[in-house]
Amino acid sequence: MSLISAQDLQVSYGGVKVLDGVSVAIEPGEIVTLVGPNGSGKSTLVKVLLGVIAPDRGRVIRAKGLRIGYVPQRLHIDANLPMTVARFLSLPKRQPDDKVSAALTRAGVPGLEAQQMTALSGGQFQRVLLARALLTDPQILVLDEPTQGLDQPGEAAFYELLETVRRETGVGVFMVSHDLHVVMSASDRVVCLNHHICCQGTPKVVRDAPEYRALFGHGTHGALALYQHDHDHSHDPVTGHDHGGGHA
Ligand SMILES: Nc1ncnc2c1ncn2[C@@H]1O[C@H](COP(=O)(O)OP(=O)(O)OP(=O)(O)O)[C@@H](O)[C@H]1O
Repeated sequence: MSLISAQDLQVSYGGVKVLDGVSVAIEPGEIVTLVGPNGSGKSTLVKVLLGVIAPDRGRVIRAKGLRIGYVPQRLHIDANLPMTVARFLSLPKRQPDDKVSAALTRAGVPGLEAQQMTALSGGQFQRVLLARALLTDPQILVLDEPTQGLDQPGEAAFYELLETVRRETGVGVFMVSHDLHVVMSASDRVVCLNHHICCQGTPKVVRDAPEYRALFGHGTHGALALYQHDHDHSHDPVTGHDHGGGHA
């Protein structure tokens, strides 16, 4: 059974459809990455899957008793607010010290308990957010652009860490990413969203190919062309409109 499945979602803001006929499912232990242009509805889809907003149409089915660990895009902590990592991880619910330590170790930042949150590097901060999400022993991690603000080695290291956590815990991962080069190497499945699902499929292991290396960091269009996916419909190259087919 899927961890989460969404069927035929529709969400509008002020009469403008942001999601239209979107169906997606995440299976246990899978790393699924959601890509798409700015404003294509990625964060909205995440919010619907998390149950933060209700769709106008369609439904979301979560496995019974599903534990979700959410890693936000960013979190601002006032520079004047003294708060240690251990204290942060114990909000809102006090956590036992050994659980805090284990989560930090799993997130690749062991021993940071006494460090001030405001003194962390960007990469350490993201790992602390990941540690916090891991405290509930989740079956699925949901991450909305978790590497924003990190440099490329930092992004790659973070995704590598996610793969390790998945391997060690069997957690499923659903993340939004703009980092297509990393998406290529770290995902089992890529879902391309532009208000509806354009295409989805398994990215083939082209990361060692010269063509892939040439595309590293070259933006969306070329990298998307390398995805191995099943088109269920075509796009008019001039208008961008769809022709036929349903939603994957
Ligand atoms: N609460 C809201 N009220 C009105 N419009 C909204 C709201 N949230 C999002 N939108 C609009 O819906 C569209 C989709 O937004 P969303 O944040 O889901 O896209 P996204 O793909 O995550 O974008 P980005 O890549 O820029 O983060 C955008 O045009 C956005 O302005």
